[in-house]
Amino acid sequence: MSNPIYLALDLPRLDAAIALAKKVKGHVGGLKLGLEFFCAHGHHGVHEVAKVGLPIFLDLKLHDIPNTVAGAMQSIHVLEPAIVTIHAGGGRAMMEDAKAAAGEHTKVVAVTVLTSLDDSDMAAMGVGGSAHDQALRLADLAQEAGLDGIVCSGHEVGAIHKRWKNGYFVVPGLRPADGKLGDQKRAVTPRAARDAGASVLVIGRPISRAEDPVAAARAIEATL
Ligand SMILES: O=C(O)c1cc(=O)[nH]c(=O)n1[C@@H]1O[C@H](COP(=O)(O)O)[C@@H](O)[C@H]1O
Repeated sequence: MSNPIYLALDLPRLDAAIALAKKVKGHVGGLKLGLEFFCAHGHHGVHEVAKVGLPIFLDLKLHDIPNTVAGAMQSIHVLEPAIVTIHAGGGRAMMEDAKAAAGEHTKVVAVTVLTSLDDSDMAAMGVGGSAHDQALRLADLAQEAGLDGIVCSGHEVGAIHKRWKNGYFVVPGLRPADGKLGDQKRAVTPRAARDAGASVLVIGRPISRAEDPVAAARAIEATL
């Protein structure tokens, strides 16, 4: 089985991101480039990181009207990402158009409820029910829209997996048992997420901010 860990390269400097990717290359299955990286380094940065030789997950969390999101998807074809994120909250038509505009080999996955949110945030936003319920609702919508899968926390992935057998499930918000939560509210361990049916484990700071990132990546890999 291939390594399910995608390292989140949430670093402002391109040279530092490439150096970290090269260091941990043998202990992760892919590299995730998100908003911090893409806003700083754009297409050039993605091309440079791709030279490390691992699959690229472009985490752009697109969320706009269908026409605009479809145009953005077309603009990133040339980067040939393995995975791209959009927001399920953009609605069914946006998700359908995003998938139709994506490259043939790109998995399009929709963020359901961010792992930095909990039930009190749902109430504050006027969303009825729990974060768990909302994640399941949005996962159903993403499935109906024909997406490849979704992004959710390790708390919901088991329930979503039961309803969507062949879905592709990206789970961030992962922490080793003794790890610092930071801004993550719905965190689980990498092993718990894997056991519940995660296809991809997104891990950032527990590796990138560790004193010894290679040792941290190896330790997490050993728990899987
Ligand atoms: O789409 C994502 O990857 C994502 C969705 C989500 O709900 N929560 C979440 O943390 N992420 C991303 O996953 C990574 C988590 O980073 P760490 O908390 O440092 O492990 C970050 O790059 C986030 O942007």
